[in-house]
Amino acid sequence: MRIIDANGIGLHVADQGPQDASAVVFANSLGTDLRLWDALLPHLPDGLRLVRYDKRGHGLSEAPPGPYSIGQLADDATGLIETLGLRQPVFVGLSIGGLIGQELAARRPELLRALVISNSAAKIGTATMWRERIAGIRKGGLDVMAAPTMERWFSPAFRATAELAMWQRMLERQPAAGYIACCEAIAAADLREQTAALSLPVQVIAGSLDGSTPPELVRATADMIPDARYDEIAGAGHLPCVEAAADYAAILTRFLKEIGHV
Ligand SMILES: O=C(O)CC1=CCC(=O)O1
Repeated sequence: MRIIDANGIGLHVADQGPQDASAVVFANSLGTDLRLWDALLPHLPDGLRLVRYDKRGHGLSEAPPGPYSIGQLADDATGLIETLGLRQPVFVGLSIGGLIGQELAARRPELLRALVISNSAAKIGTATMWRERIAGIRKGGLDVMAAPTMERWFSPAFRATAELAMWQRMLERQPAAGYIACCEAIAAADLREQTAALSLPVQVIAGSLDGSTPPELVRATADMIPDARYDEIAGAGHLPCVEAAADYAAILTRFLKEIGHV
C-alpha cells in the first residue's frame, strides 16, 4: 500500500498482482475504505492486477475541504489510472463509486475497457435527503447515524454476526468533513442523461435487501444503458462484496471472461 499523487492530492492505493496484467480498479462507497474489497479479492481469478483506493475524504487519502463534485472524484480516478500507467482497466464502482465510474466512463471512455456499476444508480436519493443527512452529521457526528446506516448496508443475517462491529467502526472513523463533502457530491449528481448514452460494456449488480440503493432503482439504471447486464444477489444488502463475496466474484468473473479481460 502507498500514497500516490493523483489530480493534485495524495490517494491511498493498494496495487497487487502482475504489473503488466489486465487491471481492475475498485472504487468504494461512502463511509468505507479500500478494505471494502478484502473478502472479494481471494475469489477472483489469478493473474489480474487489482487496484483499490480510498477516494478523497476517506480512509488514508487526503481530505481537502469540500464540497466535492462527482466530476472532481472522477478526475481523481483518472489521475490514479494515469499515474499507475493502467491500460484500459475495468472500473468497478460501488454506490458513490458507481457514480464516479459512470462519470469517468462518460468523460474519458477511451480510458476504460468496461464498467461495473454496483449498488448504485444514475441518481441516488434527493437533495433534501442529503441535506438532512449532512445537518445530522454536523450536529452529532458520524456516530449518531452509524446504527441506521448498518441497517441500510447489511442484511439482518449479517447484522447478527461479530463482523458488523468492524464496519460500524470503519464508518465512525471516516473524517466527518470528507464524508460530508462526498454527500454534497452525491446530492448534486444527476447522471441520467449521460449514463443513458454510455457505449462501453456495462455490468450492473444489485442486492435484494439493499436499503440505500434498492434493486428497483439499480435496475432502472441498468435498463437505461444499451446492452447492460444486470444481476441481483439474493439476501444481500448494500455491500454484497462483503456479505456475499463468492456470489459477487462469480458475477464479476463471468463479466471479465465475457469481455475477454481474463
Ligand atoms: O450510507 C448509505 O446510505 C449508503 C450510500 C449511499 C451512497 C453511498 O456511496 O453509500
